[in-house]
Amino acid sequence: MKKYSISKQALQRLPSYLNYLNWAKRENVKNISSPTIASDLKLNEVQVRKDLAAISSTGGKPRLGYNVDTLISDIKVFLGYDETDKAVLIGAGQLGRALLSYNGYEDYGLEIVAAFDVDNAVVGKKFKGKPIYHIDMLDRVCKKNNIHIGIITVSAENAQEACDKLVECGILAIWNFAPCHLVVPDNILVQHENTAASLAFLSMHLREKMKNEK
Ligand SMILES: NC(=O)c1ccc[n+]([C@@H]2O[C@H](COP(=O)([O-])OP(=O)(O)OC[C@H]3O[C@@H](n4cnc5c(N)ncnc54)[C@H](O)[C@@H]3O)[C@@H](O)[C@H]2O)c1
Repeated sequence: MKKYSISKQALQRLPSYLNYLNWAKRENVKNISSPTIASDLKLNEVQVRKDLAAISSTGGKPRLGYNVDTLISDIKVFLGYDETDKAVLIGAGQLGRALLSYNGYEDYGLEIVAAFDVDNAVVGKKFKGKPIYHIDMLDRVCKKNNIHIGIITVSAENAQEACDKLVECGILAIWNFAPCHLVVPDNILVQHENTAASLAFLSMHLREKMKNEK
């Protein structure tokens, strides 16, 4: 299939298309057009048409649009959901254990194979079948399992140290849940999961709505 490079914004829209198409499939929709998708998702029609044209293996048919099953499969292939990437997690605390217990990431091509911590209360234990090793084992486990994704769920103060260790162990992509900036070499991608920023956005939206309704 063709694999054009697409913008970061388009890439971030693909999971929404996928959720929507999975819903449409459950509703027994067989074919769907980009204007319908755009209207239901409240997106720009031209944008949706361009996004789907970039990842579709077949292209949409005039009047019929896209075959829903094929489009779902094309998006999954484009996003790499059809292959599983193994990941390690540093910090088996509250959030780390929540992520370890969530099986749904496997649908998105991500399998967390092990966690690492420094706290003797958790090191050596298993959580939801996933081993929690001492951080000193990180290099051995990453190299043995050819792991290139690291998830950081330690406090902000400990995040840079965790990040440096991941980079030393050959990790190329980092999913950071700690609320802090991380310094990494140019070839390492860091994706920040900033829940505080999302909450600030929700709260601002709510305040504006309430102000307008007064
Ligand atoms: N708990 C949440 O709902 C939540 C939500 C969003 C973001 N966060 C962020 O996620 C991070 C973790 O939060 P939490 O509530 O799970 O904290 P937590 O204190 O429960 O867990 C942190 C874990 O990291 C371990 N740790 C500390 N230093 C380490 C190191 N150098 N190497 C390996 N392990 C180390 C600790 O022993 C502990 O088990 C924080 O940065 C927090 O701001 C948490």
